Amino acid sequence: MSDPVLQVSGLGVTFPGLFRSTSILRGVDFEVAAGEVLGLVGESGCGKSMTASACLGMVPPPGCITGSIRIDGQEVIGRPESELRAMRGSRVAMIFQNPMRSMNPFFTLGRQMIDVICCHRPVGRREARTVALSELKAVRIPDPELALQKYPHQLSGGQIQRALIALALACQPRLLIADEPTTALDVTIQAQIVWLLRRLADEKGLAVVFITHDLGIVSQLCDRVAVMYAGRIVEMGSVEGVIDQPRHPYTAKLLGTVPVVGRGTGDLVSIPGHVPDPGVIPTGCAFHDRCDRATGICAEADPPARTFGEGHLALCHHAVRHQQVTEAP
Ligand SMILES: Nc1ncnc2c1ncn2[C@@H]1O[C@H](COP(=O)(O)OP(=O)(O)OP(=O)(O)O)[C@@H](O)[C@H]1O
Repeated sequence: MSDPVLQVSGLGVTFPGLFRSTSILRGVDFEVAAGEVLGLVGESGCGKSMTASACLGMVPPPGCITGSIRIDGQEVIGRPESELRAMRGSRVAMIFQNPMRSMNPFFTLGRQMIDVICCHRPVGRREARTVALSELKAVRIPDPELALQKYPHQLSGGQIQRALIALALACQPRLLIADEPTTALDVTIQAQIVWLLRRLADEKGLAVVFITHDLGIVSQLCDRVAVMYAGRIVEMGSVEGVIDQPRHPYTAKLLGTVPVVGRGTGDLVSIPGHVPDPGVIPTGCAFHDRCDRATGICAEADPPARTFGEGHLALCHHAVRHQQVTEAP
């Protein structure tokens, strides 16, 4: 197998404070291969976006970053800002939740695409325009010539998100980090963006990290999924493995919150309690005070990583027995 495009190991992000420091990420490990889509899921505040920022070398000051992040074998941590700037856009690109906010409202799409392409590739403006047109066609924007002449407000949210994906691809990255790129879009457009990202991974061998709260999208789009809780990956494996046979009680509860049309009372299910503030993470397993399987050891000792078949692991003292729990009424 070829080397992974993205290799994250022992990633930690800590913010110093007046009396004590706050650990936002606490030893995150994962890899993404070419052509693979990894879903990164978890409740709000568990550290998904911070993981993405770290991969782009964009942890806000005064955050301290430790561990290792390699993109195409090149270390990100400790690299000078000038080199990181060159890496962003060329090796790694990112798309965000609100596509409109990623565009400058005062310039046409064409002007913005050409500027970015000229900045990242050794081409003149005429050639950059040809590249922009070809990428807009690749993401199936109708009438790309006309789209280039439009201002952001003249395009729909779905068209802008496609244009941003086109812009990201025009710089020929190996890795795309998508932070909730479909949240602001209606379900039909969401489905089109999901289909587009899957096609780009399959056809161009793009490695994709897809951050989302939507486990339905994960099951349609992703090859593997990593579940985060309180700054750690608590379960990771193939989508089939994790979604059909969750081993961590947190994953099972997260799956239990997904509404299913035509089933249940109609009430939305939530997980009691909340993600701990990074400044006050409980000892032992960070999930123990919300977990109905917790025993004494869960409050005392760090949970071990247990493996279940190829590439499926869960950080839980009771992960082995958990399968029976998910089947209980
Ligand atoms: N610049 C910062 N300084 C200090 N703490 C921060 C900073 N940015 C984020 N945090 C904290 O880090 C934790 C993780 O935030 P992050 O945005 O990564 O979560 P998330 O899982 O992406 O949440 P959401 O799904 O709501 O976007 C949160 O508790 C947040 O308050």
